[in-house]
Amino acid sequence: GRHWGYGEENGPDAWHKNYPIAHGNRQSPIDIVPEDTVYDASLPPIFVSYDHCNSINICNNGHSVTVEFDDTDDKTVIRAGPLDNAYRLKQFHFHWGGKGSQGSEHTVRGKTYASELHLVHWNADKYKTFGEAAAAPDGLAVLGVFLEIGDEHRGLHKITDALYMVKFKGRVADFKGFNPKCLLPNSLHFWTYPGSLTTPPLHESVTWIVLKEPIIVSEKQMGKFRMLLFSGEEEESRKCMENNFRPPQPLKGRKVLASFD
Ligand SMILES: CC[C@H](CNC(=O)c1ccc(S(N)(=O)=O)cc1)c1ccc2[nH]ccc2c1
Ligand SMILES: [Zn+2]
Repeated sequence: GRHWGYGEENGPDAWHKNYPIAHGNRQSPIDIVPEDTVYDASLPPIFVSYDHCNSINICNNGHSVTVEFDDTDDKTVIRAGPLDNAYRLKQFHFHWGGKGSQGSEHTVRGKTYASELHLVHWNADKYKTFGEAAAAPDGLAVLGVFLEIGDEHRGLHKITDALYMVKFKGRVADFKGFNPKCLLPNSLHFWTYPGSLTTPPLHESVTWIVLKEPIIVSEKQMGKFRMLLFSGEEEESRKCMENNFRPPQPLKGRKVLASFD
């Protein structure tokens, strides 16, 4: 049937028709209001072990551009912070806007960023597959990183230089040996709260870990993301891939913890 997307007809306001959980009690993203967060001194820092990291490919799935990883062992994991287990990196992807500075999914006191990077991890200690974990309340952990416009980012070049290979929906290209550690900011100070996938099926299975410090990327680098297309090579209507973000959802009484004071 009509596939979900970010257009007028099939966008975030229509997703509830096929995915009623869209009106659930732990939906993402949210607006993070720092004054309303609770500093939890007992929250340990998050521990990112991306050293033996190997990306496999880069893919345009018609909603975003995704870099996939070999998650057949515990080589690339995040631990600690709000997590009780090691969560394995499966993929990362981005959400971004058109011109100007909207594009992020989470906002901070209403401030939007030009883009947001999501590093998607799954609880392989408890679940056998990503799909199984993605349906469990403690199955996924997504590390969110804001991208702000400024000087160009040296680590992002490898990604933006590869985007021409996956211009069309459905395209996949080899993309080996990329280590996303270079996409993290200096500080790992974070906010954390229980939430969901921000795209259908909107499963309420994500422990969100949103870093406070953005990384800085250039307008030129962001412009290369907007050359991607939502549409496949065979489709006549060519729609630039942009504004692929869901707006903030109701907090519904959830507490947002801060790892810093
Ligand atoms: C279970 C969902 C999964 C596809 N979706 C994702 O993996 C995903 C991951 C992260 C985020 S975000 N923006 O919150 O970080 C949104 C979606 C998924 C996986 C396997 C599948 N087989 C058939 C359908 C299907 C769907
Ligand atoms: Zn995402």
